[in-house]
Amino acid sequence: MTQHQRLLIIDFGSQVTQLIARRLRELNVFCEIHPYNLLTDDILRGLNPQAVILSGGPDSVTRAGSPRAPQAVFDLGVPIFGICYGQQVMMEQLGGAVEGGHHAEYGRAFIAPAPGHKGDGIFAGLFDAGREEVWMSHGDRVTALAPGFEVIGVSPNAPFAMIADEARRFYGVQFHPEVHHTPRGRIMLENFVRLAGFTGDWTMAGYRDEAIRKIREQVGDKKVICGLSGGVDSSVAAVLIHEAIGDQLTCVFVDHGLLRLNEAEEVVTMFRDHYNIPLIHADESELFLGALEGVSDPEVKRKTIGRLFIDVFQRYASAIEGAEFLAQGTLYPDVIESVSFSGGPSVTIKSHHNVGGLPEKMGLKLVEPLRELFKDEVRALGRELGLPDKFIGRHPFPGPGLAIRCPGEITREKLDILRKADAVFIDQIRRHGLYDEIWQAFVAILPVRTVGVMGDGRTYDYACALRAVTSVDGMTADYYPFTHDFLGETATRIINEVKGINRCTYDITSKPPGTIEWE
Ligand SMILES: Nc1ncnc2c1ncn2[C@@H]1O[C@H](COP(=O)(O)OP(=O)(O)OP(=O)(O)O)[C@@H](O)[C@H]1O
Ligand SMILES: O=c1[nH]c(=O)c2[nH+]cn([C@@H]3O[C@H](COP(=O)(O)O)[C@@H](O)[C@H]3O)c2[nH]1
Ligand SMILES: NC(=O)CC[C@H](N)C(=O)O
Ligand SMILES: [Mg+2]
Repeated sequence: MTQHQRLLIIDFGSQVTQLIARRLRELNVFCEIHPYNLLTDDILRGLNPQAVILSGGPDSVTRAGSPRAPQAVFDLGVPIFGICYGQQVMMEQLGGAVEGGHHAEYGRAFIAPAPGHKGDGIFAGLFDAGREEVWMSHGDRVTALAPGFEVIGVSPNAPFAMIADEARRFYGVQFHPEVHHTPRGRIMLENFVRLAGFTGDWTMAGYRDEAIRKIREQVGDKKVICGLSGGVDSSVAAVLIHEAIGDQLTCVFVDHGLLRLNEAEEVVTMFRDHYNIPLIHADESELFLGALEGVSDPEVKRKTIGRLFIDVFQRYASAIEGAEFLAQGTLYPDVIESVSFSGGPSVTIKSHHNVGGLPEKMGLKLVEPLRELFKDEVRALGRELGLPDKFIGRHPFPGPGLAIRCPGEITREKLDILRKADAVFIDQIRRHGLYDEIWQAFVAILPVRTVGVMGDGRTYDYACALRAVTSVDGMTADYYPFTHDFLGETATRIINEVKGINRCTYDITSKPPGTIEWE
């Protein structure tokens, strides 16, 4: 457990709950998201939050059996901020009223100050231009305030768009201050954390020292093996753990036969050139490719790979005397997505191999020093630890590797073709100086053959899809707007240079509704 001042976000399943956390992290405030239905009084006491935010959510508080906050939250004596569903549920639980069936508001709206109110507390500094632009997304609305509350701001379809009980320091808004489209939402969050007494003690330098202390405390004099992929997360995890426990650490790089062209050699060389950390290069391609033969379902692929990873780690650990711990570069979004496995309000989209794919019983105990961080924070920590830019700037690469870029059945032939096409695409991106502008880029080989004509002959080969996205944390993403010239040149190069591909498409789906990977 961290020593930081902490803020608790109670999640009612909003699509943008993550953004509340991000905005707070930007203010150097540490926060944790907990699903409303998994929050016991014990957990609440253990967390000892200094303030609470109630998120939005898809349900309606007017529906019998809809989500509620644990009543104890309102007796903690700390400031509370309810957003949308969070505001509605707070009114419902504290003696106000909520109704459905009025005009819904989706998208942009303007809030005017309620008569006699300029706004104070968390609304201080607003309304200097007369009204505030906000982003709305609601069907229900508050129709009567709970005792102690007063109205601060109104919108055309929400008479209680901003409310406050200054005595208890309880606040509510009908709109979403955490989204980009509420331009001055940050002011409200900033006011809220300030009046709750947060000093902004969440910094990377502080995090590093604390993480090192905790790793030492957890591991003692035992040995640790760390799954190292060459990706940002596991490289940062390995260097951090090495700072903490030195030669008690051994890294294991698993070549599952699903890596990119020359990746194994590159990762091993890059790591050995920069760090004096023992590294085992485990060639397990026969094991993984054998187990995946004939498998085409994405979730079965993921679970198979997750299980084999652990088998391999356990095998290597048992060869090292005193190895009791497995370290992974698991991040906060992995953990949040995995919550759905234990019954949280969100839906499982994919089982990430390092969380959802873990077996129930495992001999090794986990060391996951990055569990509380978002990707961009991991990069900041990497810089803090002095990792070279070529580690920090690498595009993410998923643990299951090319398996999830080869929709349908995986064959060695398809993997070879895919590796070559992917290498050409990345080479193109580098040559045009675009690598650092793009968050992630890759090729997927499609499970269809199409007819082409090359050199006056007929071809019947695979089609492929190029994918390149911009993103901050992988949670949402947009396709990268390449020029047509770039796309044309790249398609020509792939089809000319890669035998087995005769058609090339560009995937322009954003996330959501798509996901970044194809499976
Ligand atoms: N080939 C591999 N060998 C050993 N461990 C791996 C391998 N691939 C993934 N892992 C483990 O699974 C964890 C999660 O993988 P993930 O891809 O999310 O992180 P990463 O590879 O470290 O970073 P990035 O997201 O930048 O690719 C890694 O941090 C690492 O511990
Ligand atoms: O280590 C990983 N194990 C996995 O099982 C996994 N699945 C997806 N990803 C990566 O996560 C980010 C979001 O991907 P999706 O939009 O496809 O869910 C993207 O960066 C993906 O590459 C994974 N990483
Ligand atoms: N975005 C939200 O939290 C919506 C709350 C509730 N479902 C409504 O429609 O009013
Ligand atoms: Mg990776």
